[in-house]
Amino acid sequence: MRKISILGAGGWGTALATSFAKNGRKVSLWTRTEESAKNLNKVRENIKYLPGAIIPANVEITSSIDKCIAESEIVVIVTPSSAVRVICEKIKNTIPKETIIVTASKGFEQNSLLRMSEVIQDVLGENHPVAVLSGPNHAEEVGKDIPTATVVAAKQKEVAEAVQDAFMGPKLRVYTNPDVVGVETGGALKNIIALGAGISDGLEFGDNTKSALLTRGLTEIARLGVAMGGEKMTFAGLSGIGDLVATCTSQHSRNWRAGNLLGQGKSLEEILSETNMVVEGVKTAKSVNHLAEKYGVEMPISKQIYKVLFEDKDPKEAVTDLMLRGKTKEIEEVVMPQDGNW
Ligand SMILES: NC(=O)C1=CN([C@@H]2O[C@H](COP(=O)(O)OP(=O)(O)OC[C@H]3O[C@@H](n4cnc5c(N)ncnc54)[C@H](O)[C@@H]3O)[C@@H](O)[C@H]2O)C=CC1
Ligand SMILES: O=C(CO)COP(=O)(O)O
Repeated sequence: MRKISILGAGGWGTALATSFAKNGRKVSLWTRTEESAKNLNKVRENIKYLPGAIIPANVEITSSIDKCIAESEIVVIVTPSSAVRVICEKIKNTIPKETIIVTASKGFEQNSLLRMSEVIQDVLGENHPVAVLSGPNHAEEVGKDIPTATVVAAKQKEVAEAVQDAFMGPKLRVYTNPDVVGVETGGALKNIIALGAGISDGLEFGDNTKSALLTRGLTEIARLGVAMGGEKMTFAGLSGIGDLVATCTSQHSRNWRAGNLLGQGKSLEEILSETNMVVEGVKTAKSVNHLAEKYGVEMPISKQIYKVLFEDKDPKEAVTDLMLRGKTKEIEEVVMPQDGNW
């Protein structure tokens, strides 16, 4: 059985390494600095990003990226999305062409607006085997062996199945999906709605409000995802509604927590300066503002969240503007036979 390498030792990278190692896989975890590698090797716990989860002895921890990826069947990239290109550049000259790269990062590249799997193929070549891992997967829970389900998407069935075989365990159930665009966009776009759900809770609105945000949020996630080439049904799956529910309703979520503080009146600068963890929805809101325009789709909730984040708009005013928006129908295309005057 060949090795799984994990590039990025934050919360999610550490949880994945721990889960795979408990399933008996040989695992190598790469962290940026020698100091951090030494410390993790000594205490076998990632106190900064995933306190409470003991890293099994069969996880090799190293600050040498070449050592980490050597003889790997699969390499998982799990840094903030802003670092994915840099990581690919680091492994470009040494990675064998058959080694599967899995992206577990949720976001878009800022200027190019590329999805993470596109960034990887942009650097490593279009034919390099790439898969996307996404789903309702809080690191804090996977690190504690709480039963979890997830999805792996790849253009080639055999690539998705190889990752499924390698990652699957008694506490981690892995599904496959051929819809790379749908799985990847669902995972990235839900972070904006989670910011909105946090804002709603911070303003002390109720369950009605949050439910409306999630449901209408899913509508606009699917609208953009389909315009980008995703399948509508994927947004009804684990990487769509599944991840949206997990992120919008959980205090584990960094996006929800950031939104909650915004709703309570803190500024974005203050919030970001007080956390050492990545809040992907902030950069994603910027990218989506451009993507919505590029694909000509309406995304009223994401747009208001963008204004709260970057134009100092009062969250209460944003809610009023959403409530008083022009009248519209719930479902764009009528799917039932109608005998009225629709
Ligand atoms: N935490 C979670 O529950 C989940 C996170 N994700 C996604 O995984 C990605 C990573 O998230 P977390 O692990 O939670 O982040 P984190 O904030 O816990 O840790 C980020 C890690 O990346 C490292 N890093 C940052 N810039 C780097 C660079 N240029 N080169 C190398 N390493 C760098 C940091 O040192 C840190 O170890 C994000 O895109 C997130 O959306 C996906 C599913 C679950
Ligand atoms: O993607 C996640 C859960 O599936 C993690 O969400 P946060 O980045 O908001 O913590």
